[in-house]
Amino acid sequence: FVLNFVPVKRKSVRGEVVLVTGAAHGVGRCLALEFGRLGATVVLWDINRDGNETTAEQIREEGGTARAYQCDCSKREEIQRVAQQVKEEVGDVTILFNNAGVMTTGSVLDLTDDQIERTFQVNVLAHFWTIRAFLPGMMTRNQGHIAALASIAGYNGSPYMVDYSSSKHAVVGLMDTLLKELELQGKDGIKTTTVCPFFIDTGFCPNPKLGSTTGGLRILSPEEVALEAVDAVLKNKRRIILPPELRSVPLNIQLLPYKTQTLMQNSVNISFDLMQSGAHNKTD
Ligand SMILES: NC(=O)C1=CN([C@@H]2O[C@H](COP(=O)(O)OP(=O)(O)OC[C@H]3O[C@@H](n4cnc5c(N)ncnc54)[C@H](OP(=O)(O)O)[C@@H]3O)[C@@H](O)[C@H]2O)C=CC1
Ligand SMILES: CC1=C(/C=C/C(C)=C/C=C/C(C)=C/C=O)C(C)(C)CCC1
Repeated sequence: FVLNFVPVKRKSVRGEVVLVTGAAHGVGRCLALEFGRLGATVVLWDINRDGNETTAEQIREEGGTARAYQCDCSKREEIQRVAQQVKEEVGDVTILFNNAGVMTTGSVLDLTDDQIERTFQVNVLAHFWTIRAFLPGMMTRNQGHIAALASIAGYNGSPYMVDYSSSKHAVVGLMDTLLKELELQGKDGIKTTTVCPFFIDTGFCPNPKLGSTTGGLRILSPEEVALEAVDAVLKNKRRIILPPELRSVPLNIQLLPYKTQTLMQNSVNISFDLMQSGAHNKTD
């Protein structure tokens, strides 16, 4: 408790190799730019080649170092191939930031089989393949950092996002358990950070809206999420929930009666457009 009031020193990432997935747009681009400003060599992965190249150019224009790689994170073999290429061309990744994600909205019966599979491939399985590619180097040095852009939906899921919400629950579980495993193996030099934001204004979720009684809640900007996420990595924070007003959500879910939770959720009255196919649901 007292430790909350002691300012935590931020570690330096100068000279570190930071890999950000989903770096072509939104939070991923902002994360990459921020790590670039802090003097890291930033490795950018995205399925979107043009957007990814633009992020790399922006980092270089600001005097930073960036390398862009096209990678479809829904494909295990592609992740493994591009990871090998990065090790040969740039070196060992010392900070891995799994940010790429996809979202579908629709009832569990309206989603297609392919959409559900893709949600889990990009939002969950890609984390396993990147971790398995880059953790061995971190283990050898007992130094490194693995971060994930999860969501508040990883604690409190949303109707019409059953696949998305369950994928984010899986990421929270993966990151919590990974940390325990590393600790048990004596790898205390490898840190983890799980970022759990509320809605962000990136176009990722189709048209998210809050009702008139928001209880102070608001849609976040990608810049503020990225700044808080980088700060959390630099301070070795295990988990952050954004905005901080929602910090009690995991506890409330355990403690509050289900009906009270439903009432709270109804009072905020979150809505978004339903989409059965869209920019984020490419299945080739
Ligand atoms: N926006 C929100 O409300 C919230 C988002 N999050 C999480 O934040 C993370 C970033 O989301 P956000 O910045 O909003 O989304 P954006 O859509 O703005 O950015 C996501 C990036 O990931 C890329 N991407 C998608 N699929 C793949 C893939 N198969 N392989 C590689 N890259 C891919 C996208 O490319 P392309 O555009 O070509 O598809 C895009 O450049 C996600 O994990 C999301 O779940 C968490 C809470 C709320
Ligand atoms: C239960 C509950 C809430 C519900 C939050 C939800 C359902 C958030 C979904 C977020 C998503 C899907 C983000 C994108 O990744 C509120 C309104 C915070 C109020 C406190 C109690």
